[in-house]
Amino acid sequence: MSLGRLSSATSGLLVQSARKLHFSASTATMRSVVTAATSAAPELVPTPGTMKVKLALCQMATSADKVENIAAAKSAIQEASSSGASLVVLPEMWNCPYSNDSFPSYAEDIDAGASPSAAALAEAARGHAVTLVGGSIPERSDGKLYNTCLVYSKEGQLLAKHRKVHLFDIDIPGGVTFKESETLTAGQAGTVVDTDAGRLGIGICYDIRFPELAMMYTQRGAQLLVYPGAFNTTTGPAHWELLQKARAVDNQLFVATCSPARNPEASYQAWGHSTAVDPFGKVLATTDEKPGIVYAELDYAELEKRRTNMPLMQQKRYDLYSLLDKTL
Ligand SMILES: O=C(O)CCC(=O)C(=O)O
Repeated sequence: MSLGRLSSATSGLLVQSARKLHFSASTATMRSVVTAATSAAPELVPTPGTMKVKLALCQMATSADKVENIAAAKSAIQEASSSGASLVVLPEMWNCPYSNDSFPSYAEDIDAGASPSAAALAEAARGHAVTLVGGSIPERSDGKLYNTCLVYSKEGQLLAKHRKVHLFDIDIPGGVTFKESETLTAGQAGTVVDTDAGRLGIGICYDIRFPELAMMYTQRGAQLLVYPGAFNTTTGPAHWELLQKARAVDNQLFVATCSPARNPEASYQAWGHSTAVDPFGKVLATTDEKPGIVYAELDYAELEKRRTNMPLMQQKRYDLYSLLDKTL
């Protein structure tokens, strides 16, 4: 695989490369892709060729009824596709209430092929010919539970599985207290995946707070960072949009988030406000807390334009600092 610093001459080089770039500690074949430099600049994987993508963020209403949630997901994907979206995103934990009480009982074993939620996603992606970032569901695997996002091709093929890397453990007295680590285990790998809708870096909710993960994805040539997420009424108004703009502007790429709609009866009050932000930090589309689908047109040529206007990637002082990508 040919590498080099990002430039107009090299961008597009990877379009013909492996369709799926799911990196993990054991992905030895990808080891040469990015140099874990300490004092020299890391070799940036060039972003793929440019294209325009119609994105749909399905801010679904979720309930305690899994069958109903699966039906709602299918119908949202159908609606997004009939409105012309080629990339469809679902929210974090869309098949269950967002609570530690629910995760164990709603969890599904994806690898064992015992996941009605995964089966529905694959079928919907194929049936409507869309690239699907299937939000997240609780996954059971080898006696552990994960908060897991599945990415499907428009042929319904599973392209990537991202297990939330940073668990949401916070305590803001009088605001929000949550400890995902009571039930969930953290994933061990970042996820960058090539799709028909561009090269996507996947994170789940709290993952957005960690700029290093987003930088690692940028070094791997991601064009769009997608974060299914469920912020809340304390941290949502303070940080949700701010973090998306920060990740977009720091890395000069698109960022999209997809939240569940707020359910007044739920123990966890989701913030909603699913949003798409462009590489210059402009909010392309957003919404309030109610159910609905947010659409945005992404033009990946924007990355190159912004990176040419303001060449941050070339101006970094790797003699002073660096990001060590330890999962290669
Ligand atoms: O970071 C936050 O404020 C919220 C994170 C969250 O809700 C989650 O990770 O599920």
